[in-house]
Amino acid sequence: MIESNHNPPLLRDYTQLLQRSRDSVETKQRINYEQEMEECGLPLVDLGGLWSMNEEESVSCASEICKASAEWGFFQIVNHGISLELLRRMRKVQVELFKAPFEQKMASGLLDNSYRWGNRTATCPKQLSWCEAFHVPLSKISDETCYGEFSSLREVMQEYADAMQELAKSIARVLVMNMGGGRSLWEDNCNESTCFMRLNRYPSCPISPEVFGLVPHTDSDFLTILHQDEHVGGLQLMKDSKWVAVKPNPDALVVNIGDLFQAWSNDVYKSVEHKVTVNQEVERHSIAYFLCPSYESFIGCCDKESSIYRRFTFGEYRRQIQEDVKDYGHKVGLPRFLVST
Ligand SMILES: O=C(O)CCC(=O)C(=O)O
Ligand SMILES: [Fe+2]
Repeated sequence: MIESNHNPPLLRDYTQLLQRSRDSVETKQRINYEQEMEECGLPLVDLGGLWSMNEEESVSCASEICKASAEWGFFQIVNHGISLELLRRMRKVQVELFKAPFEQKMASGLLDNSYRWGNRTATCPKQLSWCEAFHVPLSKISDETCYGEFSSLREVMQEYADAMQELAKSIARVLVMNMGGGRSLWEDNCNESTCFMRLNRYPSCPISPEVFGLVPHTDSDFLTILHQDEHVGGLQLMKDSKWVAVKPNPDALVVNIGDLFQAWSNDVYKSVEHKVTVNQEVERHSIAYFLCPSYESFIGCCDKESSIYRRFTFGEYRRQIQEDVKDYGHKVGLPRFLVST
């Protein structure tokens, strides 16, 4: 990493922990594993069909979405209705924002103190993440007072969040209807005050592949729409018990199913583990939009009779994750909510 004043001091903070375990068998195995990676093309869905007046086309598009959500938990979408111009404009302000000095990002309080970096509570190298991010509650995006010296961000953030909200709901609607669900909880309970957006930056990393950009995880939402870096890869997901790398596709957005849709669909749709690796030479940017309900919402199940999960609220789910991270160093997630446990 070029030591410039906009990067968080990741190397300084991680050195001690890394040195302690550099020679361990576990670390060496993990590094070898990272280097043998298969690249794959995710299922690619042309959303043009969804907006089509032709019923056959829209039914076929919906069935592609549901098939990919069940078999992969991940898919890419083109003709998604979000203009390239907006995607580029959002990326430009994201890149500029991260170029601000580290101290300024820390002190700015931007968007409800949304700035995060690394993972300083890690106890072993596989818990370290080489990234910085603004984790933004959507409820703050329209609030002028949350921007401080970054007021020029607001307009594009708002436009981007509105467009993503629309798109995320259209995809969620397809997934719900396919399981015979009606206007269900997400329609009323997921709105601009309950969703999140995360602007991620993964600085170039001189010690890659010793650390992850983002550690393996599933998303704790209904679904996520990812605007990946146009050129720099790094996203990997679990498919048939193997990690596969996603090729960047500048024309596509990536959609992935989160834990809540997996629970609601009784495991038909899969919330799949994914992670981000870092690059020695180049930085990478991404933006994730998380479709979440309010904390009081019950997640429930489309099949009440044979649900394998007990009923829980989103707030309960979030609290359990926080407790598990504190107690075990990682999220346990859905297995905690199985009826039989
Ligand atoms: O940067 C990426 O491609 C993935 C980001 C991600 O998984 C997340 O923010 O939850
Ligand atoms: Fe994720």
